[in-house]
Amino acid sequence: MSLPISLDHVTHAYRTQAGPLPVLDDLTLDMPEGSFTAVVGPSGCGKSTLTRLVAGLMKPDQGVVKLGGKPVTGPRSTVGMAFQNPVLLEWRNILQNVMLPLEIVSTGMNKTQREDRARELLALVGLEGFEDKRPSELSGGMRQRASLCRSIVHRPEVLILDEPFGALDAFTREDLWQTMHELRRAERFTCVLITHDLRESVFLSDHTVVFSARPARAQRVVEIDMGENRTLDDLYAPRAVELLAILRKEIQIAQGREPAEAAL
Ligand SMILES: Nc1ncnc2c1ncn2[C@@H]1O[C@H](COP(=O)(O)OP(=O)(O)OP(=O)(O)O)[C@@H](O)[C@H]1O
Repeated sequence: MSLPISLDHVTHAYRTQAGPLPVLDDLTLDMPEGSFTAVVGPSGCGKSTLTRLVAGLMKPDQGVVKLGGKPVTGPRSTVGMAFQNPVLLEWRNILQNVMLPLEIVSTGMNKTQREDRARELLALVGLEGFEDKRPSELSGGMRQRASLCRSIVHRPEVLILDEPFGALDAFTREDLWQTMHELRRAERFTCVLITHDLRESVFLSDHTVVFSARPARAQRVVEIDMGENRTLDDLYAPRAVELLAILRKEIQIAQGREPAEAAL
């Protein structure tokens, strides 16, 4: 089951030695159940802060974050997360790494069922035959595939991806994007992806939120009307080129490099 995510007038500042650092400013967003939202914006504007609030790792100063209509009051086991650095445990093999959340979250599954579930996901992302390998024996792209499996193995309602493809080379990254589409077809979750790559947001998301400079507001929400079964070739189609131009212009506005009236 996946859950809708909503942020209602969320404002947050970090307390620093130099005084409060405002990072989110009256942010209101709705992410429907099962949707895929990409968040882009200038460096340091508050994107990761949004993920921490959704994951319940922090509470906002003002406003409410809700999952499935209920306020988030703390960390939840039904949230999956993956980051730029996969952080797999070297003393466990790949299968054991993927199974880790199933040992922490109570799912009612026995050991065989947990193994079957992890094997099923590893096969889905093309890692069949690598179950017994140690993380250091895999390439960066393969480690990130394993990390994605680990983030969804416990069937989270919400999946948070904070630049998981950012450190990969361009070809590996595109392979992983396709894997992400396959995972989305096979599993149900509401996904929030933080990225600096506008092509990634156009290939993967249903809508892309452009954050303003810090403190971040939702400067614009762009619907990515490219259909569900998009291919990498579609990124060169006129609609994708148009969407990329809109997003690029919005980022330039957010960075203060273009006047706001320049928006398409
Ligand atoms: N725990 C913290 N305490 C104080 N300041 C913080 C803390 N975490 C983040 N910040 C600051 O808050 C701002 C927003 O951080 P955040 O990580 O949310 O931005 P971001 O948009 O994800 O950045 P990037 O694009 O560089 O990954 C940054 O200026 C950062 O230095």
